[in-house]
Amino acid sequence: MSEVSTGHADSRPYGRLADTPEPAGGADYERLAANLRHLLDAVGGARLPNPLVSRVADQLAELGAQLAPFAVAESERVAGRRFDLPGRGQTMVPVLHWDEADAHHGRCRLTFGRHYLGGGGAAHGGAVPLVFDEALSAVANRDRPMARTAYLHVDYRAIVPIDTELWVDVEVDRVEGRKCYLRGGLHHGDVLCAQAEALFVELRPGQP
Ligand SMILES: CCCCCCCC/C=C\CCCCCCCC(=O)SCCNC(=O)CCNC(=O)[C@H](O)C(C)(C)COP(=O)(O)OP(=O)(O)OC[C@H]1O[C@@H](n2cnc3c(N)ncnc32)[C@H](O)[C@@H]1OP(=O)(O)O
Repeated sequence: MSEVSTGHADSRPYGRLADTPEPAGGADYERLAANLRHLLDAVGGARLPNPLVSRVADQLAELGAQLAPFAVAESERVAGRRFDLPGRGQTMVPVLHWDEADAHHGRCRLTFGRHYLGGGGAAHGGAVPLVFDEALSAVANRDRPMARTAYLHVDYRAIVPIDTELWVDVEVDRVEGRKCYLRGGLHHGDVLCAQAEALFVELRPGQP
């Protein structure tokens, strides 16, 4: 089976969260997530012959049944909590490859695969705030108590092409007590495709 090369050029966007001596799922968890993403892009971009559709449907059902007995509580799950890996070991948001990240700003690269296709070669409009929420929350939560998105305003300025490397810049505008205001931009080369403004509010003790 072909596999996706993931590389390891990222700086460490999640700071101390990445310090896990023996991460659950081991070294192969990155390959698991990468191959699952590859599958989603392959399905999203294909017109499969009917017999292959039947076979793949059976194979996926079999795989799901094989994994089902290993379901755990949220606090035990691995996907999304592998802060040592690009993409945190999750497959909902495209992998953000961070080139710069600290508590004030960040810059990362990403590509929307065909899984995220809306129409006309552009990413689905809902996928854009998904990326902003991920990118802005990485900066908002960096070296600060945990914060949640209170609002996220997105302006769509130009179509966001799929299968094309894009870049995101994030900047903390200001911090006022529990409130952290940020801005972000999603760019294709010199073209500003979308911009975001968000408020993240630090959780109080015991707040879910
Ligand atoms: C869970 C975080 C995970 C971190 C992981 C570690 C770091 C890893 C980094 C990266 C990994 C990526 C992880 C992805 C996660 C991304 C984040 C999300 O998507 S979170 C899901 C979507 N968001 C919600 O579900 C919020 C739902 N809302 C709430 O829970 C509350 O409304 C909350 C916490 C936002 C605020 O509620 P209150 O009761 O604590 O506080 P009040 O008093 O209402 O607000 C505090 C101040 O904020 C203002 N405020 C609140 N909401 C506002 C709004 N919508 N617009 C304007 N101001 C607002 C208020 O006016 C107040 O201001 P004044 O102190 O009086 O000056």
